[in-house]
Amino acid sequence: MQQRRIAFIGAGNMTAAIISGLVNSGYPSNLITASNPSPQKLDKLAERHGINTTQDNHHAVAESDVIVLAVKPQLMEQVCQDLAKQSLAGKVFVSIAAGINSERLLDMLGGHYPLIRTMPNTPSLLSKGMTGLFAQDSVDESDKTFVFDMMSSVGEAIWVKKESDIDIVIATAGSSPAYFFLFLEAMQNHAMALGMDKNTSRKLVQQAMLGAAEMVCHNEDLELSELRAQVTSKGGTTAKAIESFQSDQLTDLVAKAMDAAIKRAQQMTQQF
Ligand SMILES: NC(=O)C1=CN([C@@H]2O[C@H](COP(=O)(O)OP(=O)(O)OC[C@H]3O[C@@H](n4cnc5c(N)ncnc54)[C@H](O)[C@@H]3O)[C@@H](O)[C@H]2O)C=CC1
Ligand SMILES: O=C(O)[C@@H]1CCC=N1
Repeated sequence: MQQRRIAFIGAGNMTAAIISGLVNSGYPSNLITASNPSPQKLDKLAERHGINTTQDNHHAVAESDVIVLAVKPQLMEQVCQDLAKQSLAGKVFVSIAAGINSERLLDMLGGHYPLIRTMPNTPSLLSKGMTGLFAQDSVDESDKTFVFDMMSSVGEAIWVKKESDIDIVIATAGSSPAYFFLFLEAMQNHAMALGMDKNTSRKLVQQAMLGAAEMVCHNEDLELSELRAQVTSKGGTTAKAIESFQSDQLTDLVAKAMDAAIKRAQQMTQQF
């Protein structure tokens, strides 16, 4: 991987995940700076990874080549407009924010800088992340490669062809860990309602999910419906559960939820 100086503006969950992936994969920590208004998260990152920290975004940017915008979407305008007060010539920008498109980000930054939008997810914390990336045609291949490699340090990364596809990545991979957690919560709660204790219920759902996820990853040549069929014995218990999900239109519910996430991402570009 190329070595460039990277500044993370915002030192929250996603920044912590990406920094941890980078450092664990051998990226030099002295090339990484994180900036955040409060010192607690910075201190933790400095202690754990030996990176540089600052409470001054301008300082972080001045000292770096690649600037990762990692604040909440509602703060992005304020943060970018403030950064635009200093010279940003020669910097490459990376956004990990949901729902703010490249045009809007460049407008906030006040110039036509190279910008790559990315959409990671929280499993990046365990180096099991999934990141979608989009870059406009004007972005250099070497900048694209650098950012792709950076996001690959926390899991899998994939380019999407058009910017609106980032919203599909949000609905399918960025937000979806929460869908799975909700599903597991519902199963754990019902196992408890049926009389199972909390720890045993948790153990049952988490190990079933882990095993199922690994089966999916180890059988890429099999359709997901085939893996489902392998569990579903004719006339058995699973068949009844699946029949119940289908008669309650689970597939439509999932599509509706994903559409709601996409709609929100589209609204956010207008709102923030
Ligand atoms: N949490 C998730 O699952 C995912 C989040 N994202 C995106 O990542 C971005 C960050 O999300 P998280 O890390 O979850 O949020 P977070 O709230 O954990 O981190 C944001 C950090 O920005 C800091 N901050 C606030 N004002 C600032 C300022 N003026 N200058 C510098 N830092 C400032 C906050 O103190 C906080 O530490 C968001 O834009 C979100 O859309 C993307 C994919 C997944
Ligand atoms: O909920 C959100 O807006 C962010 C983007 C994907 C996951 N969390």
